[in-house]
Parts: sequence; structure tokens; C-alpha cells
Amino acid sequence: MSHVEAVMIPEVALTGSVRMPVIGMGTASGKPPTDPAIVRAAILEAIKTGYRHFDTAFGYGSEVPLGEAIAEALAAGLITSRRELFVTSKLWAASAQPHLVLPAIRTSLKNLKQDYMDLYLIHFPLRLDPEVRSMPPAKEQVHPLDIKSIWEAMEACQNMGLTKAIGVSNFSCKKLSELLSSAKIPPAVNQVEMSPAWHQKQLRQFCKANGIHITAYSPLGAPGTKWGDNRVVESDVLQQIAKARGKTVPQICMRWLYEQGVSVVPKSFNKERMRNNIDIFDWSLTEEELHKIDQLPQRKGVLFVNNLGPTDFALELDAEI
Ligand SMILES: NC(=O)C1=CN([C@@H]2O[C@H](COP(=O)(O)OP(=O)(O)OC[C@H]3O[C@@H](n4cnc5c(N)ncnc54)[C@H](OP(=O)(O)O)[C@@H]3O)[C@@H](O)[C@H]2O)C=CC1
Ligand SMILES: O=C[C@H](O)[C@@H](O)[C@@H](O)[C@H](O)C(=O)O
Repeated sequence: MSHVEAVMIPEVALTGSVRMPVIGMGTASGKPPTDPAIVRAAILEAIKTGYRHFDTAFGYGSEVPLGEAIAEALAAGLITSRRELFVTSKLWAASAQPHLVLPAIRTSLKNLKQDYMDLYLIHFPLRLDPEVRSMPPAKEQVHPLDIKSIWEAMEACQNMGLTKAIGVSNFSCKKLSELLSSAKIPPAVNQVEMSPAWHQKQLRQFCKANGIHITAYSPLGAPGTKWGDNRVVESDVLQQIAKARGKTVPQICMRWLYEQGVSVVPKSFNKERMRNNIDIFDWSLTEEELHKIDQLPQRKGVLFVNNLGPTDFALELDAEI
């Protein structure tokens, strides 16, 4: 494939007729968020490169620039219809109470300048007091999530046509079991950390058995962010595989994740790197390479304690698989 052509990204069927491109562009840049003008330009570049799926959240501050980039892409004829795109956003934990869900999705849609989103996720399995604006919150401002009632409100959003599908993020097998015991609409997706350094074998098995699709976040180990580190990009094993194949370590990560049957949301606002991350569809990993990745040391990288502080509640969430 020529390097000026857009890459065609395959899709996965979620629920009903909803199809999601298996790679989406991540848009989280931490605090303070990246300048919206830079985010908007990066998203436009991503659309030119072939990205059709965008992962945002109320908490990222990237909904507004994403909405602007979509409007600009339509005006410039890069896409002919909003329906060519797949947009995911997430319910911020300070809105994780049943009566706040509808206002929250409406706010996100207003930010996005859209009348529907494709996928709406509960961002975290916890609730914060509505006035919480920054992390870490005070210990008394953090509460368990009332999964049954919050999921009913999510189901109402789908039934009203405000989102095509609903799902969760950062949910363990335990939290998913609780949700499934009362859900009328099962979650289409669980978006969780997954990379060669955190394989999520148990959770993947559980999700497969229950028809829940997994989306991998921090697929490169989130190098250069406040919540990630360099252990994936600096892994000797991954570097050796990459060198032998004439690929980059991020490409080895992306291809490995794709071969595991999950979708992936890498974040890069850099033109070369965002293209590099999706150039993975015309080659595959060998049995031997897969075996080497299977043997890599495993450790969860993105931890609740980093956002909430080292409370018993955060430690408990981090210990769930
Ligand atoms: N649901 C949740 O709780 C969470 C969801 N997410 C979602 O997942 C997305 C991706 O995860 P994220 O945590 O950002 O981590 P990633 O593993 O995608 O890593 C992103 C970092 O890697 C750099 N990078 C990207 N591509 C390359 C490359 N080819 N070579 C070298 N460096 C590269 C980026 O910098 P640069 O931009 O300069 O290229 C950035 O610093 C987020 O943006 C967000 O949408 C993430 C965390 C939690
Ligand atoms: O400042 C940190 C950010 O808010 C971070 O906690 C989130 O961006 C999280 O990693 C996510 O992407 O969902």
C-alpha cells in the first residue's frame, strides 16, 4: 500500500446493525488537555489517514474539538456523511447517578454538535460527588456505583436514540456479573487497559462467554503520559520482534491486539505516528512471535490509586480482575 493512500480499517459487528472500526483514535491527553486547535487538526489529519472511529469522553475535554473536526471534515468533503464515522464518548464519574445521565449525554452531544453518538460508556465503576472537578478527590467524595440504576439510565439513552449502543469501561468480571444480572440491554463493549504487558486473559474469557466486545486502551502502555510508562515501548522482546520484521514496536502491539480479536484505541496527535499505528493489516505475527509475547511479564499499568489516591476503595478496585 502506498503511504499517501488512506488505510482501510476493518470493522467488527457489535449489536444489531452497529459496526465499529477495529481501530479508533484515542483523544485523551491528561491535564491540562492539549490545546483544542491541535486536537482538532490532529483529528482532521486522522480522518485523511483513514481513521473513522474516535474515542472521546466528557472528562478529556476533547468532545468540542472532535465535533469541530467532524464539521470541518464534512465541509471539506473528506467524508460525505456523519454516518461514516463511529464516535464513542463516556459518562464522567461525577454524573454517575441515574438522574444525571440524561443531562450528561445531552451535554456531550452538544459538545460534539451531534444528535446521536455511536457508543456511550460508563467511564469508571465508581461515582464521584457532582461538585468534583479535579483529581484526586477527597476520600468522602468517592462512592461505589449503583450499577443497576445507572445501567437503567444508560438503557434509556439507547432507547431514546441518543446513542446506538451502550457499554462500560474499566469493569472487572465481578462488576460485569453484577451488571448482567439486571441488564435488559447487555453492554456491547467493555473498554479496558490491554497491551502486550497486560493481556487481560481472564476478563477476555469472561467477555467472550457473555458476548461483550473488548476495546483495548493504552495499547502502547501510554508512554509519555501521567498514567502510563515506557515498559511496552522499551521491551527488549518487542524491540527484537520489531527489528526482525522491519516494523515499529507500536505496530507489533497493534497487530498483536488485532489478532486477539479486540478493537484498539491508540492515541497519537502526530501525523507519522498515527499512520504508523494503523499500518498493520497486510502482515501478521508468526506463531513464535505470538509465543514470545505470551511469555512477557504481566502487570496492570493504569491504576485507580493514581487517580483516587491510595484509599482502600481504590486498592480494592485495582485488585479486581
Ligand atoms: N476508558 C479509560 O479509562 C481510558 C481510555 N483511554 C483511551 O485510550 C486512548 C489511548 O490510550 P493512551 O492511554 O493514550 O495510551 P497509548 O498507549 O495509546 O499511548 C499514547 C502515547 O504514545 C505516544 N505514541 C503514539 N503512537 C506512537 C508511536 N507510533 N510511537 C511512539 N509513541 C507513540 C503518544 O504520543 P504522540 O501523541 O506524541 O504520538 C502518547 O504519548 C486514550 O487517548 C483514550 O481515548 C486511555 C486511558 C484510560
Ligand atoms: O489526568 C488524567 C486523565 O483524566 C486520565 O485519568 C484519563 O484520561 C484516563 O486515563 C482516561 O483516559 O480515561
